[in-house]
Amino acid sequence: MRLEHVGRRHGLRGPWVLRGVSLDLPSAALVRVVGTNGTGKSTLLRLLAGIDAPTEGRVTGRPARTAYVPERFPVALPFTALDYLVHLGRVQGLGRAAARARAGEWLERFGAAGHAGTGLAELSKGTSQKVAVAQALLADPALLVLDEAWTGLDAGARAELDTAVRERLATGATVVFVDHDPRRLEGESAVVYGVEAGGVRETEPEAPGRGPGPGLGSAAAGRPEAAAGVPAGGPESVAAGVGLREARPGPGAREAGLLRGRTGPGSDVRLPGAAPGAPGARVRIVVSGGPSLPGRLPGGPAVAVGDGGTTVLTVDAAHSDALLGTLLAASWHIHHLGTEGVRV
Ligand SMILES: Nc1ncnc2c1ncn2[C@@H]1O[C@H](COP(=O)(O)OP(=O)(O)OP(=O)(O)O)[C@@H](O)[C@H]1O
Repeated sequence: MRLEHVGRRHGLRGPWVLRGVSLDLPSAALVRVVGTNGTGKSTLLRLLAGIDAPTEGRVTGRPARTAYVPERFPVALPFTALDYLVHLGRVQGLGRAAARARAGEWLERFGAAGHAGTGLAELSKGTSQKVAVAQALLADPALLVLDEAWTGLDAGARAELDTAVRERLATGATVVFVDHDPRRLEGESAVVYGVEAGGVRETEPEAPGRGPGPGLGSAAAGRPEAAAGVPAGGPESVAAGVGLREARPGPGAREAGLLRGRTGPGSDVRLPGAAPGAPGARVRIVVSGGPSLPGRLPGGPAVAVGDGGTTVLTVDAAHSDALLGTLLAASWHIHHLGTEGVRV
């Protein structure tokens, strides 16, 4: 999986959180992301997981089986813990019986089987976090993205999550994580990405047992040639130079067949056109509905779990209209529509 010149900011004129990030995510690897508060670690994880699309640049090669544990889990959904997990297992491609079996197994492993029938809104913070972690492990993800996933878990569940991460690594999956405890998974060899000043810098792999060292310090001391996209003046200085480009569609946007539009309160939707100048463009659709996705989805989209109970579908642009039609016909609600694979 590759990030090419990826930038992300919030709103049309917000400061760039990340800019010019280019990296090849190693396969079959443990990747620790470090950096001081607010530098953009969660932003990087959301881009890797496909929860957020880049504002510019492109992300390619994301495994279809990608799972993500958000920093904050949406607890106010009208499901029991088990029903929620079965629903998400179905979204991730499991049959109903398999989803139910896997959900039960993971609740058991995390010591939460007794809460299978409890409504999400009634769960304690710790049990709710167990459900958040379980949903990501249901379908054996090839890319597992964990944003402070250990926070709120009891000691037994933390150890179980360590074990689950090692199991994923043993199958050749990549696990990307942020955690405030520098000794988390310290027995494992890990690549370290340091997030600083809008860029991402990769260090040499950690030797097993040494731990990552004190926060970003160890990452910033890495190979200079591995530094990716740290703009000289920081993200704000870059933002000032391109504000106009975001405000008015430029030639790049026309080439990509993109229009900006609004479909309702608070939704900022980029409508993908035929994208003649952008072969390989992928369209990302964030939806909610249920209880499970329609059976035959045009274009065979990659499916991932989004925030707030949403589902994120990514499909080749050639199939996006047909996919949207299918989702709308099945009364799924479209939250967001965007394009990846093109620079805008
Ligand atoms: N939805 C949003 N709207 C506007 N700004 C946002 C949004 N989400 C994040 N930001 C800003 O983007 C920057 C990076 O946030 P991010 O959560 O990625 O950092 P972080 O390194 O994970 O922080 P922490 O260590 O505190 O979790 C911060 O300045 C944050 O305020």
